[in-house]
Amino acid sequence: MAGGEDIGLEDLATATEIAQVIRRIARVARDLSRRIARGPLEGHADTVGENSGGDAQKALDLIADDAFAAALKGSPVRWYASEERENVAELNPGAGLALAIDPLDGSSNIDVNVSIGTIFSILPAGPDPLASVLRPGTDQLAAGYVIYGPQTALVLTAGQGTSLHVLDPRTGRFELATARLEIPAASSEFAINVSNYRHWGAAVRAYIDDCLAGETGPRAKNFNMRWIASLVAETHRIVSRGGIFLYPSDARRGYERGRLRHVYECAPIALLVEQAGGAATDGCDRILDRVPQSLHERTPFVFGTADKVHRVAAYHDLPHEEVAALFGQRGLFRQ
Ligand SMILES: O=P(O)(O)OC[C@H]1O[C@](O)(COP(=O)(O)O)[C@@H](O)[C@@H]1O
Ligand SMILES: [Mg+2]
Ligand SMILES: [Mg+2]
Repeated sequence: MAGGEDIGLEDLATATEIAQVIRRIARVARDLSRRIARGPLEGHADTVGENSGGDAQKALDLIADDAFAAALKGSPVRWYASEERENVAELNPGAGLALAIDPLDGSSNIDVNVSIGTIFSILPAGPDPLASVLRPGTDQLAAGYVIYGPQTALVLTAGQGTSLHVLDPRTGRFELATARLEIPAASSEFAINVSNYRHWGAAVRAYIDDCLAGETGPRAKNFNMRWIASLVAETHRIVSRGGIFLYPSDARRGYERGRLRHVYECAPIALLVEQAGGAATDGCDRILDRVPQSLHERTPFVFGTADKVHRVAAYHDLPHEEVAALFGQRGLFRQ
């Protein structure tokens, strides 16, 4: 297996400093993909602690976090904001960029050999660490994710479309596979953790009820469901073949704003999805317009094929009697 300095990605359509950061991230991702492929032979699936958000930390979460931070020393990244760190760290004083990162996404899947990932967002660095990352998602200079699955792939945007780069394990290079991803408009798949059904609000219940009712319901169409519990894997399926993802707020303690983190999960995925022709909201409003107030802030998250995402927002606008009605009586979305 090749392990040299040649990482590919020569043709990144972005400013040199950003391209330099992306290549460093890609090198770490290549190393991680090899470690992940060895699975239990590496013994990195053990729970070793808890992060500031109260999530269990697996050894691989911390290994990945340390590896990205170390690889970005001497790079144009001044501020490093990670899911695994309570505060923003200064890596390179005076440098011009900030990086927000979920070093290892989908950690509950590490020990079961299901796809996991890395998500990152590149922003301009100002003098203040927090202010540099607490910006609207529209300020992102670039965003991407790496999926560690049957293939390891890097999906990137610098604001001019979303591209797919696949790691060739024979050469250790990321090769361009699709220059411009377009989320397909026709899809009948939805993704949501239905075990939380009883905790959801009325609008989300109504939307899912109508999907589940299939041909006999107001949508007059059958739907299929997926739930991988890895945001990156879910995103990759949706940018490849369309559909919708929902992680709404719910009534459980601590889930008042859903589960996913705005800065290093939802904002970068929202930019990638919009740049592939899709939409991303908090259920009602565009994610990229929201300004987060704290580093680990959560947000409800709905993204995917644009008309599906807009339909979810429309359910939130329905009058109470309509949304609370059993699907049999709900008239508005009857086709
Ligand atoms: O276990 P749940 O509640 O279905 O949540 C699954 C979600 O949690 C996450 O695993 C959170 O990400 P981390 O693994 O980075 O904490 C997402 O990837 C996934 O969409
Ligand atoms: Mg995550
Ligand atoms: Mg994570």
